[in-house]
Amino acid sequence: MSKMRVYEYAKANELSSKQVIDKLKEMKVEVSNHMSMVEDDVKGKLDQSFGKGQQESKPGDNKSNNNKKNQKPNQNRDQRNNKKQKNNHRPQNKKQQKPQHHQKQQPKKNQTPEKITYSGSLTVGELAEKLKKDSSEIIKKLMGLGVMATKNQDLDSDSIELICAEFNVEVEEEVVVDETDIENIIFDDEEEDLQERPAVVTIMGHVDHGKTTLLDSIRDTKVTEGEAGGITQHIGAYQVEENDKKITFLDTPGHAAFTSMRSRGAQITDIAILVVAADDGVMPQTREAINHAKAAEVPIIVAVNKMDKEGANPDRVMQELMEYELISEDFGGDTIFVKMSAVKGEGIDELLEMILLVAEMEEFKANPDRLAYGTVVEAELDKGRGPVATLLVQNGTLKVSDAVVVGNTHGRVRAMVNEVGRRVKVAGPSTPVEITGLNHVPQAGDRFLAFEDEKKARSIGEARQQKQIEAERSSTAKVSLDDLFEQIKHGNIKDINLILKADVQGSLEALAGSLQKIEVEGVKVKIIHTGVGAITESDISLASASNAIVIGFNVRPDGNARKAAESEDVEIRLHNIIYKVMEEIEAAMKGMLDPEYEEKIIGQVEVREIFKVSKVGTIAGSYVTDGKITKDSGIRVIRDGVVIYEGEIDALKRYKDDAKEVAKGYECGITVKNFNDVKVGDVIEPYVMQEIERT
Ligand SMILES: Nc1nc2c(ncn2[C@@H]2O[C@H](COP(=O)(O)OP(=O)(O)OP(=O)(O)O)[C@@H](O)[C@H]2O)c(=O)[nH]1
Repeated sequence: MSKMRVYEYAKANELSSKQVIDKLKEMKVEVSNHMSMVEDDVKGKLDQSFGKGQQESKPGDNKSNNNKKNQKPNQNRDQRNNKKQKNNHRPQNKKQQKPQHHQKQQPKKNQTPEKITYSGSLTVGELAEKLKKDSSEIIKKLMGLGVMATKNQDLDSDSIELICAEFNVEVEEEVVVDETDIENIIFDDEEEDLQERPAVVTIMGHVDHGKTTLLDSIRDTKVTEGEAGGITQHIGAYQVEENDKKITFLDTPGHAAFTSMRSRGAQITDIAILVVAADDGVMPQTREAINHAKAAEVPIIVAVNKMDKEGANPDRVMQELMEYELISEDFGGDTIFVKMSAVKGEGIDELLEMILLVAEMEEFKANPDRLAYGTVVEAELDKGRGPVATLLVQNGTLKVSDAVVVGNTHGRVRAMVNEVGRRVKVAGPSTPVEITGLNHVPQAGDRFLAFEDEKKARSIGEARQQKQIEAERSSTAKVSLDDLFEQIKHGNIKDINLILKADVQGSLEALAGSLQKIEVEGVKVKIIHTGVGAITESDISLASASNAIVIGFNVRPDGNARKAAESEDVEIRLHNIIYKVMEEIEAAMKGMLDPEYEEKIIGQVEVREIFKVSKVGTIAGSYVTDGKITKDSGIRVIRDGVVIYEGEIDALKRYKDDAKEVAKGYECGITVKNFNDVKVGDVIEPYVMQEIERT
C-alpha cells in the first residue's frame, strides 16, 4: 500500500471525492480537500469502512451528504440564485410573511380565507373585503390595537399583518417588480429540480504564456471527437467531453472580456485556468488574472505551460505563486498545478480531469426544466444572417423558436448552432449556442431571458430599448458645473472644456493662466477659446458643439447669445473676481458644488390640546394660525419664544385621516417624531428647505 490522494482513492474505488472526504471527516481525519494525502493506515480504515460494495450509501454517508452545503463557499451559487420557479420567470422579490395560524381553520363557504395577498397597501375597506368581513369589524380590531382608522384609510403592512393575525389568516405581500429590469430578477429553483451542469471555464494569464494555444489545442483534440464532419468554428465558447462529462470553455481569452462581463454583473465563469509559462514565471498580467479570479471568487487551477521549452522551471512558478496564496500540493497547499505543453498537447487530459474534479467538488447545478436565461458571450452583425449572438445558457433550456429578450433587444430564436456548426434544437445549462433571430445586435455580457409569451418579450425588449435611448440622450446632454462631478465620476468626461470671454486682454490672460493651474486628479481644464468682448452667439454654438461651459469675466452675453444658450442648453457663468471663477471650477471638478438651500418658514401652528395615546405617543391637537403645515416640513417646537425642539413630523392628521398639508384656519393633530413633550400653548413652526437658484 502506498499513500494516495483523496481523489485518487475515490477514483480507484468508484466513489466521489466528496464521499471519501465525508467519510474521512466522520473518521475525524483532517482533510482539506480532494488533493489531500491519505496515509496507508487511513486508507485501510477507509477500505474497511466502505466495505466491498463501496457505492451503496450507508447511514453515515447520508448524513454527511446532507452536510455538503457547508463545505465550499462557492458551490451553491446557482442554487442561491435559482430557487423555486418552475417554468416561468416569476420575479422572486416577494415578501413571504410567516403564516399567522395559531390554529388550523376549517374553511367554510364564503368565510374567512386561509390566506390573502396584496401589493402596495390596502385601505381598511379593501382589507375587509379580502377577509370577507365588515369594515366595522376591522375598525374595531384596529381600535383594540390602539389604531384609530376610517374605512378609506390606508393601512401599513404592520397593521395588515396584525389584523390578519387576529383572524388567523396568512398574509403575503407581493412586491410589484419592474419586469424590464432583467438583470436583477432572481430566479429560484427547488432543490429537487436541480441537476448537475458542466463547469464553465475561462483561461487567463500573461501575454504570450499560451492561452490561445491552449484553447486551440483543447478544441482541436477534443471538440471534433464524435462530431465527424463538423468543422469547428469560433463562436466564443465551446464544449468538450472528458470521461463522459462536459466542460464549457469560454473561447475569449483575456482579462478584459472576463472583467467587462463581471463589471456588467454577468459572472459566467465557474473555474479559472491560470496559464503561466514555465520559462517566464509570474508576470504582471498573471497577477492581474489572479486578482480578477479572486475578486470573482472562482477556483483557480494553475496550468504551468511550455514545459517543453528549455529553461522551463515549474518550481519557480510554484514558488512565485505562493505569494498569491496559490500553494501547490508539493508545498503543502491545495492549489492544483498541471504541468503541460500546449503546443505538444501534453498535459491536456490531466488538465481536463482536474477541471472535472473541481467541478465535482463545487457541484455546479441548474434546472434544465425552465425557460432559459444566461449571458451573451459574443455578438455581431452578419451580412447574411443579421444579428448573431453566442449565448451561454446558464440555467434552463433554450429552444428554437423561444421568444427572448437579450440585453436591450428581443426576438425569437430562429436557429441555433453549436461550436461545430451543427444545428441544434435545444441548448441546456452551460451550453453555448450561436443564435439568429434577434432584432438588433446585443453586447457581450448582456443578460438574456426566454419567455413563453412573445408579446411579453417584445414589450420588455422595447421598453428596455427605450430606456437605453433615454440614457444615451442624457449622457450626451451638455455639461454643466452642477453635474460635472457626476459625469467625471462616471467617466463620461475627462476634460472640462471652457470658453473664456473677458473685458480686456489682461484679465483674459490672467484668468486663463490661473484656470490652467487647477489640478484635480483625473480631470483637466481645457480652454478651447478665449476672446475679448461680449459673449456672442458664435461662442455659444462653439460651446454647444464642444460641450463647453462659457465663462464671462466682466462681460455679459448679448441678446442673441442668451437665447441661443437657452435653446442649446449651454451654461454661462458670469463673474468679476478671478479667484471666484477658480473656486467655482475647482469645486465643480471635485464634486463640491453642492446645491445651496435656504430655510423658509411656511406657517405657524398653535398647540391647543394634548392627547396621550399608547403606542402613538403625544398627539398635539393644534390650530394653524398662519400659512400652512405640511407632512414633510421640518418643525421647531417653540415655548415662550425659545426653541425647545427641532425635528420632523411623525403624523399629521385631520381628524382620523392622514393629511399632506393643513392650511390656516384649520385644526389638525400632530405627532412629533422622537418628541413627546409637547404642551398646550407651544408654537409649532413648520419650515422647508428650498434650493436657491444659482445666478
Ligand atoms: N514551446 C512552447 N511554445 C508555446 C507553448 N504554448 C504556446 N507557445 C507559444 O507561445 C506563443 C504565444 O502563445 P499564445 O497562445 O498566442 O499566447 P497567449 O497567451 O494567447 O498570448 P496573447 O493572446 O498575446 O495574450 C506562441 O508562439 C505559441 O506557439 C508551449 O507549450 N510550448
